[in-house]
Amino acid sequence: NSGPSGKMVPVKLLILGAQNTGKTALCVRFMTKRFIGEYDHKKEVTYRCSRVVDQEAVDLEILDIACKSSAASLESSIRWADGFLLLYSITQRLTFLEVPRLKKLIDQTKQSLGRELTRSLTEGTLKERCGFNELSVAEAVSAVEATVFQLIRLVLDQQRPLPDRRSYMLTVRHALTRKLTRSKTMQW
Ligand SMILES: Nc1nc2c(ncn2[C@@H]2O[C@H](COP(=O)(O)OP(=O)(O)OP(=O)(O)O)[C@@H](O)[C@H]2O)c(=O)[nH]1
Repeated sequence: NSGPSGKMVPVKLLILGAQNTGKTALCVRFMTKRFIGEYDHKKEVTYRCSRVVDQEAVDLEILDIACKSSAASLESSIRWADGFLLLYSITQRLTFLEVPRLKKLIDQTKQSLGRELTRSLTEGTLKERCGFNELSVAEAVSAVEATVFQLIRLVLDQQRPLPDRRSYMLTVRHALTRKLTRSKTMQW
């Protein structure tokens, strides 16, 4: 099963967050649709599957690193990944404080790769490249799937050549709308 291009598109996601925020639970739920309650905390696991997202066949890998990973191993996982799921628990405030720290580490690590991040990290596009979802992994699989699919879409969009990106199209559309609105105002 492949997309319009005839090829499977590789998408690599890394799941991060403070301890016990449900990282493994989310991965297992997405892969198997099941919530089993207790998970192995020690091992690093890469989950792999294929999914069709917007008619694009995606070869998806989700890396769930071990809770005691070294800083070097964390950075190498960040370099490996195309997209990130940052988890915190709404019942433990301390786990939320970990999110901006991880976000900063991701930005720094990716920037040091010398990619085109200066452009993509400008204020306007930053918003488009992040999503926020509140969900219970235990309650429903649909919210988990929607969240992972949303991130895959962001990654696919980011991988497209610049003129093809939805964000680029949106910028053009907004610019045109502004221009049209302005000229209409001038006629008045
Ligand atoms: N009630 C409830 N419990 C959850 C939910 N998600 C995960 N848990 C529980 O939270 C605990 C931690 O989940 P894990 O998936 O092991 O968390 P983790 O972030 O992978 O943990 P570490 O690998 O130690 O960092 C487990 O007992 C899960 O059953 C949820 O949505 N609701």
